[in-house]
Formats: sequence, C-alpha cells, structure tokens
Amino acid sequence: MNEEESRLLSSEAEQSEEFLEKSLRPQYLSQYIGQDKVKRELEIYIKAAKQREESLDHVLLYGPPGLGKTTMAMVIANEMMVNIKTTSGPAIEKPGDLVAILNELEPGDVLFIDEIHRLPRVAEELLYSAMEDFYVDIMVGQGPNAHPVHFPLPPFTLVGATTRAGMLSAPLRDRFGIICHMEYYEDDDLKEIVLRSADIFATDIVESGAFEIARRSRGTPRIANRLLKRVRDFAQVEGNGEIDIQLADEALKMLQVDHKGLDYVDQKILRTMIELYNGGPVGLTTIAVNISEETETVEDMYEPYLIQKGFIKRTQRGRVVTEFAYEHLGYDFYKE
Ligand SMILES: Nc1ncnc2c1ncn2[C@@H]1O[C@H](COP(=O)(O)OP(=O)(O)OP(=O)(O)O)[C@@H](O)[C@H]1O
Ligand SMILES: [Mg+2]
Repeated sequence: MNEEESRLLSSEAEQSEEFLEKSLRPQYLSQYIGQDKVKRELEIYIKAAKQREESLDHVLLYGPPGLGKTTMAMVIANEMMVNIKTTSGPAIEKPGDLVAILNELEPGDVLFIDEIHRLPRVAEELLYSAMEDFYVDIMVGQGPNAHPVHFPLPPFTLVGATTRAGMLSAPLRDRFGIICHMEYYEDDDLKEIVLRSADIFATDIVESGAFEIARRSRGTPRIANRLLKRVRDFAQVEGNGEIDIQLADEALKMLQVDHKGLDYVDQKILRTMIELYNGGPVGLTTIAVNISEETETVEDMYEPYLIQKGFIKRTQRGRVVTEFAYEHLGYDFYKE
C-alpha cells in the first residue's frame, strides 16, 4: 500500500469515527439522558419562546468537559427549529471574525460559542450590544477615513459554553438570561447512555456490563462512550463479542481504570501528592508540573471529580489528599 492509499484509508476511518460520534449525539431533549434540572428548565423556556414566536433568550452552559454542552447547544437549535452556527472563543482572533459570523445569522438562529471564556476582550465587547439590543457598531476604513458603522442584527440566541463560569467577565455573564450548570451524571443515567451508544454501535451488552462501564466513567458521557468503544474491542478479540460485567472489569483493568473509576492520571496525581508532599497542602501549579499537564487541565478535568468523590479537599493553603484516598490507594494514613 502506498502512502497516498494509506492516507486515504486513515481519513476514511476517521470519517467513520466522526460519523459514529455524530450519531451518538442526542438530537432532541427527549433523547438527552440525565441533567434533569437543566432539561426541565430549558423545556419551559423553549416552549414559552416558541409560543410567543420569539427567539430564545441567551443561554450559558457551564460545567466540566465532556458532559454534553455542545450536544445541548445542538439540541436547543433543533427544539427551536432553527439553524446553528458554531465557533469557539480561541477561533475568534479579531472583532472582524465575529462580525463575519454575526452577519450570517438568520432571525432566531443559534450562535454557539464554545470556550467562550477564551474570547478576546475586543470581541467580547462587541457581544454586549449584539446580545442586548441586536446591533454592533464597527469601525470601517482606515486612518482619517475610519468611521463607525451601525450594523443591525436579527434577533438570535447566543449559546455559550464554558468549563469555568468564574472566568467570564460580569458584563458578559449578566447578559445571559438562562444560566445552566451541568453536573456529573448519576451512574444510572450513564448506564442508559452506554446502553444507547451500544445500540448505535450494534454491540451486545448486558445491563450489568453497561453499569460497570458507567460507574467507572467519572460521571462523564464522553468518557463512558470512549470506554465503551475500547471494551467493545476487547469483547470482540478476547471474548465472544458480548459485554458482561466480568469482561468489562477485565478490559477496564487493562485500560488502567480502577474500581472507583480513577484513571491513570487521577492515580498519578494522588500518588504524587502522597509520596512527594506527604498528602499536601500542595498548590495546583505544583501538581500540574509534577504530572506534566497544564494547570488548566488539572483544574478543569481532574480536580473537580477528585473533589466530588472525596479524594482531595481544597483548603486555604492548597489541595490535601483525604484519608479515603490513602486507603483506596493502599497507603497507611499518618497525619500529625
Ligand atoms: N445526555 C447525553 N446523552 C447521551 N449522550 C451524551 C449526552 N451528553 C453527552 N453525550 C455524549 O458525550 C459526548 C460528549 O458530549 P459533548 O461533546 O456535548 O460534551 P461537551 O460538554 O461539549 O464537552 P467539552 O467541554 O469538552 O466541549 C458526545 O459524544 C455525546 O454524544
Ligand atoms: Mg464541547
């Protein structure tokens, strides 16, 4: 096989992965599993907006990565029966980039801005008037010919997603009429997600197998789907194709996901804190340096789950490993 052929093949494989990824995304609220509080609220606001034939108020979705914010933005557009335009904070470098996107909006459309906390300041300021009164004032021309142009926009719904609401400036945050906090999923909800995904993949799975994957997925659908794919490979090659609890357990062990759902990085964080820092207090940056990750990644992806499950505590002086974590990892717990 020459290089060109292998390149084409791999892109085909990637495309089918992408296709599966897309088909995994629920399209409507009724298919969206879990997040009941968020769903119930949105259902009411969407219904009310539709009855009044208005655009939906701006929505801010915040919560840890992989909980379904992008999916929810698409669901909102589908429920409102409008188009969605998608961009992200880091993709917008200058105000002109944002204006170009705003210019394409049709009345009622959803504009989805992922990682909205990373929007450059100048672009963010343009959003204030766009969100509040549906216009932007932009400077056209250069030097002495520069003049402001008032640019009206159709009513639209901005859906912003962020892993950290705290990093949004107050003026931006205040312009969202609807603020939704996404929570880690319950094991039972994740089990339903795993069963649904297995059905889409046409994979044989029993409920206890699905539950085993679910409860070891850090409360996160993206992780549940990823583990399901790997366990499915394991079932196909090492088993008879069916995923039951034993097979799921064996495969997850191989993937270094432990019984409490901690992965290799989680464990490394805890072990580093215990072995090098006597359990803390340790600063976030120190932890990040020790495991060669970005501070932001530790703060967004790892820490919230470790805190929620009681493995670490946040204190005034830094992060501290709990007795529960010592026991879980098989260390003796001595603390003065
Ligand atoms: N409620 C749900 N029901 C079924 N599948 C879900 C649900 N929520 C998310 N998923 C699946 O989980 C995956 C991740 O979801 P999504 O991309 O929407 O997360 P996200 O919050 O936008 O993550 P990030 O913050 O990293 O952008 C998708 O493949 C999606 O199909
Ligand atoms: Mg996303």
